[in-house]
Amino acid sequence: MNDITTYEGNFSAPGAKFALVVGRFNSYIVESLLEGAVDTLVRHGIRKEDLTIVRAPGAFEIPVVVKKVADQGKHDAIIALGAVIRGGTPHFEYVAGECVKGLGQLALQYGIPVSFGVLTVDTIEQAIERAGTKAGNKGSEAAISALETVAVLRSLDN
Ligand SMILES: Nc1c(NC[C@H](O)[C@H](O)[C@H](O)CO)[nH]c(=O)[nH]c1=O
Ligand SMILES: CC(=O)[C@@H](O)COP(=O)(O)O
Repeated sequence: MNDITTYEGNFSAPGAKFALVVGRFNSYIVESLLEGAVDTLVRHGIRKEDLTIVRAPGAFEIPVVVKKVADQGKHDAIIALGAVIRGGTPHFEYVAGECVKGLGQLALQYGIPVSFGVLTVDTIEQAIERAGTKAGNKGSEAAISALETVAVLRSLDN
């Protein structure tokens, strides 16, 4: 395997700028995702002055806000954070579905990492578990993914 050219990101992206687009819905959960994401970025050497937080009403609006941020061309990666918690109607499917579809399209359209830190869960308990308790912090995971993707994209530029 030694003679194969391999590009692997690490978690080092010195000087990289990150935008965090945060849904307000279920804010008691999402704020923990945001805290986890910011903590992870700072612990990996990203300066707080290189972070931008933009808030959207809910997960359905996150993609259009991400598009506006990407249009500005000021950030190396965008981290989407939110919490979609199933209720008693099919609304969950539409909100979560449009959010993830839009974010995936934007990442490809702009060629920048758009990491998916939006919880899509059936219960509040599942959300709590994934916002910094027994199942980790999906905001932190989304930040790690953004860091690594920035690093691997940079390595491909060399
Ligand atoms: N139920 C949840 C929503 N619903 C709101 C939508 O995201 C959107 O803001 C509304 O339909 C108006 O366009 N949003 C979440 O982020 N999480 C939910 O659980
Ligand atoms: C994900 C949602 O939009 C959901 O919280 C809405 O709840 P309901 O399906 O009971 O209207």
